[in-house]
Amino acid sequence: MKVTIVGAGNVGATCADVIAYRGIASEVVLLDIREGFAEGKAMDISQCATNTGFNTRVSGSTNDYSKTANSDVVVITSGIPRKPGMTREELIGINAGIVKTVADNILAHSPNAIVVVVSNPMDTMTYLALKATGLPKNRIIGMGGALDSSRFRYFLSKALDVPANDVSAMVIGGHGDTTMIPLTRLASYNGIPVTQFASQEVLDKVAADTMVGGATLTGLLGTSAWYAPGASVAYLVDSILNDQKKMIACSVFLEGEYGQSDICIGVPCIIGKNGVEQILDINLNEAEKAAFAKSADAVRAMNADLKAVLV
Ligand SMILES: NC(=O)c1ccc[n+]([C@@H]2O[C@H](COP(=O)([O-])OP(=O)(O)OC[C@H]3O[C@@H](n4cnc5c(N)ncnc54)[C@H](O)[C@@H]3O)[C@@H](O)[C@H]2O)c1
Ligand SMILES: O=C(O)C[C@H](O)C(=O)O
Repeated sequence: MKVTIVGAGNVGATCADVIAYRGIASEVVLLDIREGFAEGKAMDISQCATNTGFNTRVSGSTNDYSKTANSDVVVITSGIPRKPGMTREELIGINAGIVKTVADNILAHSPNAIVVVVSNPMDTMTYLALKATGLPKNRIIGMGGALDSSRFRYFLSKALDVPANDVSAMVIGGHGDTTMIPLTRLASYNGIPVTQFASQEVLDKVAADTMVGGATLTGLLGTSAWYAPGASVAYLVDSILNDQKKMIACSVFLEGEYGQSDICIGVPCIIGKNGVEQILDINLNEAEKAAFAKSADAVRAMNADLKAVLV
């Protein structure tokens, strides 16, 4: 199985590294516009093979899409990341042009690929990729919810002082500082509601920390995060390539689910070899429904800014 990752920067290279290390794909191609950069990252990752014991072939390409031909999955991480003090939405001006060009190039060489969109603002870039390529909605998946949910589980595990893998929790809605919806009511510690282990005040802080999780790391690192983002993409790619049918919150095109249409936004999905195999329209309470509608309004407002790119 072949995976192409466009953008060999922090997130793209980390994703390639995790995919190779875990043997998720037999072949990974990294592509970047910076001369020699993807080749260098691919060589560095490949030189881990004997010490970590993987056999995935990893190669690099400077903007030569012929090397990406017949990929099963293509991940788009190309574009600029935010700096401290910025929102993800401020990246739209530069990233929209990059994502559209990349999406067109990918499909010319891998017409059957499932496309995973990572570049920010991710929900808007996912919508752009869908509209620009005309691909069926099951083949365009925005990655954000897998990362946000892993951060939510991390903060819950800290608050409860338990292992993160014993915590089950999901974040839906937009992948933005104010649009994420951590579903605290449904979060559990080995099946027992987390509300039995922490006060509402503590859980509210966990939700707030989760929503600004990316901004907090950007402030600490000077650029946005990459280890958890790269691992989250690899987790999603694993479910596609190995037909695992995991339930993962992904940004997908809605046609009536959650009362929304003509928008890509995070909802629980079953992810398998066909990409988005099912959208789970779970029952939300009134407060969660209101939060989802507000989140969708904000994401839709950003989509309106794509008009110039989509002509
Ligand atoms: N969806 C998420 O959860 C999530 C998580 C982390 C980062 N991101 C986003 O992912 C993007 C990448 O972040 P990063 O930290 O890896 O940035 P980075 O700057 O380290 O890497 C981006 C790479 O894209 C390359 N690039 C730019 N234009 C290109 C083009 N036309 N074709 C091919 N390559 C091109 C650059 O040369 C660079 O190497 C950013 O937009 C960031 O906001 C999203
Ligand atoms: O925070 C960012 O800008 C990058 C990414 O969306 C993240 O959540 O880490």
